[in-house]
Amino acid sequence: MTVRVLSIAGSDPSGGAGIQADLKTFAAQGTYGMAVIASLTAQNTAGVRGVFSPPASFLAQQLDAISDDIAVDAVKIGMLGSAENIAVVDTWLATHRPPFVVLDPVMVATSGDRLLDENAESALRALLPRADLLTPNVAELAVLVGDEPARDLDGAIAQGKALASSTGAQVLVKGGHLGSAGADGDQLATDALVGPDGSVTLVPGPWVSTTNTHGTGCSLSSALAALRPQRESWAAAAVDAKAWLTGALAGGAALGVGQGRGPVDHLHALFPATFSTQEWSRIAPIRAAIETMPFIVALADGSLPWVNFRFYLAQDAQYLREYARCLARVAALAPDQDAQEFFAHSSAAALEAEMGLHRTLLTAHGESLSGIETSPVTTAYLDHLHRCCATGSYAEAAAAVLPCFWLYQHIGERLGVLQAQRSSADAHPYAAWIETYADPAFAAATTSAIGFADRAFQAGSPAERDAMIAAFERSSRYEWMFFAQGTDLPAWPV
Ligand SMILES: Nc1ncnc2c1ncn2[C@@H]1O[C@H](COP(=O)(O)OP(=O)(O)OP(=O)(O)O)[C@@H](O)[C@H]1O
Ligand SMILES: Cc1ncc(CO)c(N)n1
Repeated sequence: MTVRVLSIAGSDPSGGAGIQADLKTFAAQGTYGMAVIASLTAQNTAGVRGVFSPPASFLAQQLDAISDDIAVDAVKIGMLGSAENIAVVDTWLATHRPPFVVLDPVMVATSGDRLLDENAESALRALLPRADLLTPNVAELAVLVGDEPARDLDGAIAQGKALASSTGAQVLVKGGHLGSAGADGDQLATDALVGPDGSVTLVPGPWVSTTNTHGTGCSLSSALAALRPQRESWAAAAVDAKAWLTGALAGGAALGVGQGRGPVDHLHALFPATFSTQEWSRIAPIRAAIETMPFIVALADGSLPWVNFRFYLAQDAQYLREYARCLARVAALAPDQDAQEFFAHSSAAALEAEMGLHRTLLTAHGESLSGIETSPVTTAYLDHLHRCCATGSYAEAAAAVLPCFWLYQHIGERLGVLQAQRSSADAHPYAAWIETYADPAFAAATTSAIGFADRAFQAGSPAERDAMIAAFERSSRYEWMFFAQGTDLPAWPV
């Protein structure tokens, strides 16, 4: 029978913490998840805007609906919001206590926002002895033992011992925020399971360098509740919950959710990140550099001088002719007819549509495409593409040509949005360029190119995969340099 786990907690509409995180976590541990909503928050990855707790009588009604019908193997208790809600949960536990109870004493969010009425702290303290395991963060642990927040793991463990002994529950001391050094100097995020008898079991884990930490506490406590019925002890559940959370932390950035401290990827083990999602997140600094570089900013608002745009267009025309040859080579290497058609068609489109655009823009200004000298950056980018497509595998070649689709589609879409916000009266000097790359047909081609690269990665050998990653990142870097040369004039003679 599937393990049935209940969360009694608050709602986080942004999906990274609270009930939403708990249900994803329960699913990730292969259990059947249920959720009773004690409180509602209006929050996102940047912080909490509001809290609303429905009447406590309705919390009681939800709990009774569960226990009248379903046997619950474990419960995780999170944000309860008010003293009245705490009293309802206390009463429910007195008669319907499931075999395993994890209590995450949610008082203050990572963002510093309060999630519990001030007058409810003593009620929460009184509820703690009903739990088997408490999972306070450093700040909550300090409040619960009436001390200053610990500054290192030893200090937090000492407070954990005090809390375990006064409540009779085990305490998982979360050292994540504190950090600690491993034997070989690696930074660790070590937690510690402290028993009421003063026993301490360290649960070490690697430190994950990420800003995606929203909801880590909720996710860890719900993983513990879901794993405990499937393991021999809290220590065994803690080791496995920690390993799962480390993977979720590492996968968080690739989700691309939110502007603040983003969520972790609860389902990372079910849906491993693809080549494209992983690489798109890895080139985030390059994307940010492109989005904010003077050439793109001036292209977006139309203030880019013609001399700079002309230089860029002339170089890009040189680039497109060779890029089209590279795409034709990818077509020649393609493992199936779909891929062959796509890359052959893209090769033709680079010559017809894109180079046609450049020719039109240049001739409108009385300039021609002939007699252009190829700049060092253009040469370097093309040498890289030619090498990948001439001597590399299909997979490497498909990865090398991908940034040219994807970064242009990305920039085109952004500039298209800005363009749409402008009044139609202000003619934009480079509107035709923006329209070409903001075109939904170009977005569709980009989606196809991403799909072909992902499939090649899946089918690729370890060496081919490494080559794909290196080729994609190098091409992305060259895309940035290619735009940059457009403002680094005095101009290369065109
Ligand atoms: N950067 C990190 N790398 C590895 N583990 C981390 C990191 N940050 C937090 N953790 C781990 O995440 C778990 C939750 O700890 P944390 O102290 O962040 O909880 P919390 O403050 O209750 O979280 P939240 O309020 O965001 O839900 C712990 O196991 C901790 O070790
Ligand atoms: C609903 C909810 N519960 C708990 C936390 C603590 O992270 C949060 N931010 N939101």
